[in-house]
Amino acid sequence: MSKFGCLIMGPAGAGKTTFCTAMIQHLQHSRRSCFYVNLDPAATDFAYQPDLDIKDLISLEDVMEEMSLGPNGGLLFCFEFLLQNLDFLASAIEPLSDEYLILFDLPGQIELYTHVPLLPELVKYLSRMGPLNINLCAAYLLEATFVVDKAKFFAGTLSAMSAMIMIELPHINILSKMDLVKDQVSKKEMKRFVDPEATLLDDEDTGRGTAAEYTVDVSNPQEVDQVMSGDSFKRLNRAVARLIDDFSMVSFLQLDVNDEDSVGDILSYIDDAIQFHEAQEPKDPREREMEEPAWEEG
Ligand SMILES: Nc1nc2c(ncn2[C@@H]2O[C@H](COP(=O)(O)OP(=O)(O)OP(=O)(O)O)[C@@H](O)[C@H]2O)c(=O)[nH]1
Repeated sequence: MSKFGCLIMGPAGAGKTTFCTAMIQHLQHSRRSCFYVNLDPAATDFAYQPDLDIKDLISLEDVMEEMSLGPNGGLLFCFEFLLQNLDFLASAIEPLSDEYLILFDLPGQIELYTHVPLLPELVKYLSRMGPLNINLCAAYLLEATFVVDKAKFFAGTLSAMSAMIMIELPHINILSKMDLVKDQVSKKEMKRFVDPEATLLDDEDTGRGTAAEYTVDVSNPQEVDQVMSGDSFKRLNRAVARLIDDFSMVSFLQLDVNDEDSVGDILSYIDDAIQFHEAQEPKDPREREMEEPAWEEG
């Protein structure tokens, strides 16, 4: 029997736990079953107590103290420990029926989504490729306040793309905290970011960045200014924007956690991505027989 779940990912403070809370409330209102898994070994404040909490296996505070590690090293240690103790997940998740939506609330450390291979390993275990056989998708949250700063928006978009490529799951990108920008950004301007296009960084006012094709004396403000506003920097911006455009993979849904319809819309996308409703439909007994081979004696 399949199970269904969604990994809630994104940088620190993007609103992952708040989104999980809104989603749990919405699922409850819709009389649907939800299983909430906290995988952030540092998280403490929850509106809904997790049904399964990594802190019951290992806590970041203990690791930092006992192993003399910092928060990032400590987090990676906790994830390695989780991967060595996957029964912790299996014993709680295996008994769940296909009516449950399992929400995995992940930590915000960006290295988990970029270059460290721990998350792909966990995904492999949880997903249909692994023993837990969960129809999984990923929801990557990025703060909508980034929209008012194009460079941050593109940095965030690239991190979303990196996560998307690394974990190879059906992927939904979400601009969270829409309530904070509704009054600042016009609908037309927002549309350009929700479905970003290659010309987005072409505007004259981009005015920041880090890379150039030649060496810059960073102690010389004039030289730095020249590079930032120069042709090579603009070409770099355009190349990055085109890369995102060419992949045609990055577009965003807008989330306002205070608006039930907005949460419901995102749930519909998640349901579609994991084909939740198809599994709930009553099946033709002949179809079921084909899926579940009869027990052969001997
Ligand atoms: N105004 C507003 N604030 C929000 C929203 N979502 C989250 N916040 C606030 O943003 C802060 C971070 O929210 P969290 O839900 O803890 O974010 P997170 O991504 O789980 O954070 P980490 O666990 O640290 O990675 C909190 O102070 C929330 O109250 C939102 O939709 N609107």
